[in-house]
Amino acid sequence: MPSILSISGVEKHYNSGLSALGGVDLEVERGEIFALLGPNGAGKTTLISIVCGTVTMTSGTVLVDGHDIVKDFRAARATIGLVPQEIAIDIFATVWNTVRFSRGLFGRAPDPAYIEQLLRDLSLWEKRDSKIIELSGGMKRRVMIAKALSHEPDLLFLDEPTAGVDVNLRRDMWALVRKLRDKGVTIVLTTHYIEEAEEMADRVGVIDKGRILLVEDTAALMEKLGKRRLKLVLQHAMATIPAELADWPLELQAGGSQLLYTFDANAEGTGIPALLRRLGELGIDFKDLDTERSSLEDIFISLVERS
Ligand SMILES: Nc1ncnc2c1ncn2[C@@H]1O[C@H](COP(=O)(O)OP(=O)(O)OP(=O)(O)O)[C@@H](O)[C@H]1O
Repeated sequence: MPSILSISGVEKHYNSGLSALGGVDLEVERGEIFALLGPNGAGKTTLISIVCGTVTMTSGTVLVDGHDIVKDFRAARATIGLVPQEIAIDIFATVWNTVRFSRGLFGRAPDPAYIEQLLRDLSLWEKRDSKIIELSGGMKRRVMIAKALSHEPDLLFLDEPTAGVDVNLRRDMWALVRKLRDKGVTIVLTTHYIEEAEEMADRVGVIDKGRILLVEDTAALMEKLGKRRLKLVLQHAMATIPAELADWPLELQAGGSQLLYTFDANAEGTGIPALLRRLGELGIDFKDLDTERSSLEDIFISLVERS
């Protein structure tokens, strides 16, 4: 069986002269949740739009379930569901009609039982007779998801699914994504939140400036790039870091009231016990401590440094 999505040598140069994608190769496996992780402007939306046929690529090949998206667009597109970033729907139609109609557009026979289950899964059933215009922003997003799933696609794209979304919708969305995956649907999501990729994805592809920097199992990536930070909230603020602590790369922040220590979570020793002992010897007390993972930005910096 061919991969569900096979992208090779895809370039996109806009008329403005801007090169949004500079030769992207990517294989998405059947049944996985794949996160495309990258900062604003990295080319995530452009890549998804090319696969879904709303942007034309300058060069390259894209196969969806073996169908070439240029030569065999209808068959390729029928396999795909897309939840775009922007809400784009007829605001005067009802929820039920919007979703039912969308299924018909892909040439699928009506299946009211399927649509009902979909609306129930998305907590939209009570709103089925409401017009889109009467719905809250979160409800409109739910309708966009229902619409994307109306024709039972094998490959679902979620472009920045949780940007500006409330906690309830996020929770429902993740539950739905997992349920779809269990049913065999492949999911590709874009995000610039590393936590989101980590929580949801089986594999992660990091994209920046129109190029894929790496593709990796999520767990392996998190481990590889696992810089962590220890934050100590000091009892008494300090003006400078004492010379006795020069062995540790420390930073002061929050007006000298917090001490920040960045360490490699995979190293043999983190250096933390020795640091804490030294602080004790120097009589530097702290009232709280916390560890956090490095941000996506740090990860990019370390990736760029490595290449
Ligand atoms: N229609 C267009 N014409 C010219 N340039 C464009 C067009 N659409 C996007 N771009 C540019 O292409 C680059 C990639 O944009 P894209 O929207 O794909 O990034 P992204 O990773 O999805 O970012 P975001 O998270 O902000 O959506 C950006 O520099 C953007 O300004």
